[in-house]
Amino acid sequence: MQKSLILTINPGTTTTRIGLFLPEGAEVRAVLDETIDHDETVMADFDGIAAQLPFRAQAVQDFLDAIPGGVRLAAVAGRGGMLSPVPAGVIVVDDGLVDFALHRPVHHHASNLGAPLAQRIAAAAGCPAFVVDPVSVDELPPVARVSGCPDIQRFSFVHALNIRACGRRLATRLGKPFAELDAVVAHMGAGISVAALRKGRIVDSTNRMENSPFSPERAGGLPPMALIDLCYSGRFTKDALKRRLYGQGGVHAYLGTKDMRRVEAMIKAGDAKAQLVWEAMVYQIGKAIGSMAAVLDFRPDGIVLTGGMAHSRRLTSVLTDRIGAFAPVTCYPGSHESEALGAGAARVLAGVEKARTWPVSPEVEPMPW
Ligand SMILES: Nc1ncnc2c1ncn2[C@@H]1O[C@H](COP(=O)(O)OP(=O)(O)O)[C@@H](O)[C@H]1O
Ligand SMILES: CCCC(=O)OP(=O)(O)O
Repeated sequence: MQKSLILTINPGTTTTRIGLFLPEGAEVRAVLDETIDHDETVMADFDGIAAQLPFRAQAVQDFLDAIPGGVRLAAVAGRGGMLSPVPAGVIVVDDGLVDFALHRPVHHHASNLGAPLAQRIAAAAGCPAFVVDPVSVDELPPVARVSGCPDIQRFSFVHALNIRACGRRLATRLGKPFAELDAVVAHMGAGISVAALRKGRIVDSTNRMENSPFSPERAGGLPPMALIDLCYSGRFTKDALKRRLYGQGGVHAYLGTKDMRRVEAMIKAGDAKAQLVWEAMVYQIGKAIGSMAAVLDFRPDGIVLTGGMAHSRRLTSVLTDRIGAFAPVTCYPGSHESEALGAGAARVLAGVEKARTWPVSPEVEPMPW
């Protein structure tokens, strides 16, 4: 008899990444991990992200229908989008969650279609739909929320899906339960977030939008007084300045590319500007890892380097020399999002984790004001 599989759906700006995984207890084995490419001009014609839903749902269904012999689905796990703060783990997709993701997300991003796509495909297949560890996972204790300005509170917006998956992988390698792992995980992709996990919880992190090291496309944390002056300088509209800091910031703003392979080629060709910008980014990543190690009293069990940039030996060897004194450094290059989505659904199906229902609030201590 045909085995039931877990389908994972991870929508990006011009792609929808699809995975099929065989549940094996609380783990998964990859059967397929593919990317459906969408024409950039077709996507640009939609009036916002929500309007893309029928088109993307049809693309996923067509993809499934084209699999010889068909597939039987045990569950569908979608990328959780830009939700309000939630606890780590798995959330059941229902109409309320879909409505939030489509119509009231904290930010607009293609990943907001993960929940609605999962719901549609799961409804047709007669199986449950979940999202797993969205970027809004928030496990910060009160001490990490205080910013120094009562009008602004620090909040968590972190690559929780890949960071927690890497934490689980490290815990398994160290022979520790994930719930006992203390580690620093640096996700280094187009955006960067560096997190401190204490007993498996992300107790602090550099926010992927706001105060991280600068990245291939983001400015990261900036000196506030100079930023205020820039806001009022008349040089930028509000939207243009946001784009300058997020999307066209960081390495791109200095060198005109977000591709770090190109930057490394520029360095090899003797480009001094590329060399300095690259060194500055690595310097900031090292500082962020050091500050997260400090959160763990400088006694993490390990440090993980992950994300697309962790494919670079140049980067990982410089970072390892710099921060290896704190703890052993392990590299898990790339983002392991499809597998992490599948594993989240598998844990729920196997009964080792309970999925939460929307609306859900983080289980954190309230602030005393
Ligand atoms: N082998 C490599 N060497 C250096 N940088 C790399 C390498 N592979 C990917 N990158 C960089 O990683 C970044 C993308 O990271 P990735 O995690 O794949 O993307 P995203 O954050 O969009 O999911 C890009 O800046 C890309 O140039
Ligand atoms: C759900 C957000 C997708 C994400 O992680 O974005 P970046 O890698 O672009 O920060």
